[in-house]
Amino acid sequence: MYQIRTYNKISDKGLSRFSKDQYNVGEDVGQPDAVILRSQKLHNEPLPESVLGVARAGAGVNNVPVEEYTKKGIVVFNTPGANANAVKELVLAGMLLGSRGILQGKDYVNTLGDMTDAGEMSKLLEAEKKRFAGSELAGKKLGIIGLGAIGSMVANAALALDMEVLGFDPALSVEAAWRLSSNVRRMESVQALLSQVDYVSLHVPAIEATRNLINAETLSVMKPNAVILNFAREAIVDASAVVEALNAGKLGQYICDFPEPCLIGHDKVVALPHIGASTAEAEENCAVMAANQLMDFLENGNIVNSVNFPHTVMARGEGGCRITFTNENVSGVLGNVLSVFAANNVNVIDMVNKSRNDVAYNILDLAEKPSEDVIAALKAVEHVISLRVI
Ligand SMILES: NC(=O)C1=CN([C@@H]2O[C@H](COP(=O)(O)OP(=O)(O)OC[C@H]3O[C@@H](n4cnc5c(N)ncnc54)[C@H](O)[C@@H]3O)[C@@H](O)[C@H]2O)C=CC1
Ligand SMILES: O=C(O)C(=O)COP(=O)(O)O
Repeated sequence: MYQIRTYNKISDKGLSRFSKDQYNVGEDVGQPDAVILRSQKLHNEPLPESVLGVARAGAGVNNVPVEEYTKKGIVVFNTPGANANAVKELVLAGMLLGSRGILQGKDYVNTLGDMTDAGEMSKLLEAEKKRFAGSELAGKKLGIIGLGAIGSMVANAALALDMEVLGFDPALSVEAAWRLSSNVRRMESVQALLSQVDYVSLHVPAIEATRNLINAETLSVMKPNAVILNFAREAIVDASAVVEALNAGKLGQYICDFPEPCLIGHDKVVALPHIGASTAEAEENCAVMAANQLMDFLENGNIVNSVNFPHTVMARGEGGCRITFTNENVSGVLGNVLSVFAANNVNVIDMVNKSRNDVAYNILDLAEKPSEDVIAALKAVEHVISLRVI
C-alpha cells in the first residue's frame, strides 16, 4: 500500500485517481511515501524520512523548500498550466474592476437601503452615476511581466479586447513562445515596459530575482494613473512602496490576490484572498494532474513535471524488476553502479540516465530482482543519494 499525505483542499476528482486497494490517502497518514498539497507552507514542517515525492497541485512552489528536498533526493512536482485559465479570468475581472466604477457603484447603491420610492431612487442614481464613470480597456496599453502559462493567456485575451500588449520575459520557453500571439510587443527591460503602460500584470514566480520587482524605484517610472495587477505572489511587490505611490498620486490603483495589513481599507486597492486558482475546474485539473504524476512516479519511477529533477520516463518492458536511483551529479557514479551489477551477474535490460543541475536520476530495468546484499551494495556506492526497488 502506498501512503499519501494531503494538505489543503485537494479536489476529490484528483484524489479518487488513487485506487483504494493500492493507496491510503489522507491528512493524517503517518509514514507517507508522497505528499500532495496546494499552498501549505512546508518550510517549517518536519517532513518524514519516508517521503519520496511532493506534488504541488498548482504552479508556484515557493511554499516548498525545493533546494533542501533536492539534497535529500525528494522529487518536487507541480502542475504547469493546470490553473492558468482560472487566473487569466480573474486578471481580466481585475482589469475591469480597475477601469470601471463597479465596486464603488455597488457600494454606493447599497447605501440607499432606507429609500422606499423607486422613482426617487432612479432620479438620484441618474444624477449620481457620473461619479462612477470609467474608461475602456480597448486601446489601452497592458504590460505583462512573465509570459508563461498565465501571462501568455492574459496577453492573448487582452489582444482580443483590443488592448495593446507589451511583454517582458527574458527566460521565455519555446513552448510559451508558441502559445503567444506575435502581436505582443517584446520589451527589453522591466523599466522600459513600466514607463509606457496603463496596466501592468505580473506573472512571474516568487524567486530571488523577482523579489520586490515592483519597488519605489520601478514605481517611479510609471504613469500616475497606471494600475498594477498582482495575481502572482506577495513577495514580488513592495506593498508599502505601492501605498506610498498611491497616496502621493503617482499610481492609480493596486489590484491583487495577496492582501497585506498596509493595503486593507485603502480606497485605491482591491485585494482578494488568494482566489486566482479557486475554481472547480482549476482545482480538478491541478489535483488530477498532480495525482497522475505521483502515481506514475511511485509505481514506475517516471518523473514528469518536476521542478527539481530531470524529466525521466521509460516505458515498462519485459524486465522482472525496476530500480531507480538518485545520485549527486558527479562523474563515475553510473559506472560504479553498473559494476556492482556486473560483479553479481545481474543483467540490465534497459536504462535511462538524466541529470539536472546537481542531481542525476536513473531508471534501470533488470532481468530479475537482485538480492538484498546487491541492493545494499548499490546503496553504498559513493554519491548515491537514494535508491528504490519497484
Ligand atoms: N493567484 C493564484 O492563485 C495563482 C498564482 N500563480 C502565480 O503565478 C506564477 C506564474 O504562473 P505560471 O504562468 O503558471 O508559471 P510559468 O512557469 O508558466 O510562467 C512563469 C514565467 O515567468 C518567467 N520569468 C521568470 N523569471 C522572470 C523575470 N525575472 N522576469 C520576467 N519573467 C520571468 C518565466 O520565464 C516564465 O515564462 C506562479 O509562479 C505563481 O506564483 C499561479 C497560479 C495561481
Ligand atoms: O498555483 C499557484 O501557484 C497558486 O497560487 C494557487 O494556490 P492554491 O492552490 O489556490 O492555494
